[in-house]
Amino acid sequence: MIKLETKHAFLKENVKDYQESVDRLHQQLMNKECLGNDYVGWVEWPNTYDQEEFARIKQTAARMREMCDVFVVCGIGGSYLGARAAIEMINGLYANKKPEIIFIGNTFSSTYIAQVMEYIKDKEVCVNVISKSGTTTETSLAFRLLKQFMDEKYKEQAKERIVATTDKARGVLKAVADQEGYETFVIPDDIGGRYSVITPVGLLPIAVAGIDIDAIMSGLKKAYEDLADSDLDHNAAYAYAVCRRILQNQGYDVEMLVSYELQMSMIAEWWKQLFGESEGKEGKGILPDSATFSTDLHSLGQFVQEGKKVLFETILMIDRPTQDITFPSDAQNLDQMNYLSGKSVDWVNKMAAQGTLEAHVNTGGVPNLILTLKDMSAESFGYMCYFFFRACAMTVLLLDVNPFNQPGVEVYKKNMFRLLGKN
Ligand SMILES: O=P(O)(O)OC[C@H]1O[C@](O)(CO)[C@@H](O)[C@@H]1O
Repeated sequence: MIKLETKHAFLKENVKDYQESVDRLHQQLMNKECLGNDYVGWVEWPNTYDQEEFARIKQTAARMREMCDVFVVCGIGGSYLGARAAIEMINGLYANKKPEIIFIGNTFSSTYIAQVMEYIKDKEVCVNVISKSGTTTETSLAFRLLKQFMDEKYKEQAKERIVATTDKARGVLKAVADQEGYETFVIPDDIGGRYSVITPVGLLPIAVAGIDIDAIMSGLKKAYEDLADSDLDHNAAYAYAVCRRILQNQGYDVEMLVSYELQMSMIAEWWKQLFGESEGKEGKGILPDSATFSTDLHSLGQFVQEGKKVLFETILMIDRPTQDITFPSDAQNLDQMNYLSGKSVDWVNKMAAQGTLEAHVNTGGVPNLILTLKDMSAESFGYMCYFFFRACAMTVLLLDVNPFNQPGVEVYKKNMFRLLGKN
């Protein structure tokens, strides 16, 4: 369901050189013997997820949908990006559905936080606070404000409207949830934040947004089955993982994930965390960047075409748009646009993509990989997640780096805590 294509002969020729390494690392990953093997719970998740908890997610989501106008998700990084990415990809940017899903806990911006608090003031509100560690400062700061707001507004009933998704036993958030009597969902120990969208972390907000989470899990399972074989002729995720390594070996240190759909831009943010936190270690890794075309062709297009040759593009093409429009004819044709009359707007988008590909590859000398996804449905979202999980794990293991930790993130926190006077 995800196809990888490239026009570059050097990639096609060199990919198979990696087959032996890929086979070995694939076995290690499947047998939980790879670097970071404490965090590979996501690999078998399509087969092992707790069906009872899954059913409870759907029940809780239905209850929340009845109760609120606004569902506030409080979290950051992996405890935020996946849910937002899925909701935007599947429902679009102007879904106009009830409840509205909004996000907090993903910034220290006082302006943003104050504006969210102001926005929800007179609305019916439910809250999902999400933190694996239960100690992330952005999330904790916003949640204290939210909790006080909810306690004041709903008194005894506040606890019916707050759900905590966190570690099963550890962390401050678990203690608060137990003390206050909030419903809780568990983030498994062996699934890290950036792999957690397929757990209650992502699934509860996604279900509250009215999206079919059974379809997400069936996409996930389909990808698991399609990617069972490590043969690079059949496993597009691993072939993509290898192409990245070949390209970096040729000096391309930046990967720009490009989509032609604006509602995919948060997918790119989610993908950046997945690849950036997994790969950017020990002075190694490709910098993950992103753009939405044709929008950004009018800002970044110049650099891609003629700037320093540091980047390659990975185009995430959507085969079938969620909606399409037939371009109308106009008797006067003052705008001189009649040459498109009767054409579909998606066809125009696809022609822009084709023209851009030719410009960047043939004239600009920018290598391109093309990943084609069927559509922006819930099932495709699940499939794509698993595809990128496997690709990411493999590409990072090929670097001999642990894909599942993020030691570098702690450095800013240490300095910040010192400045904030935390002991
Ligand atoms: O779910 P938590 O523990 O609040 O962490 C949020 C995010 O913060 C990070 O740990 C980085 O600090 C990410 O890896 C993680 O997704």
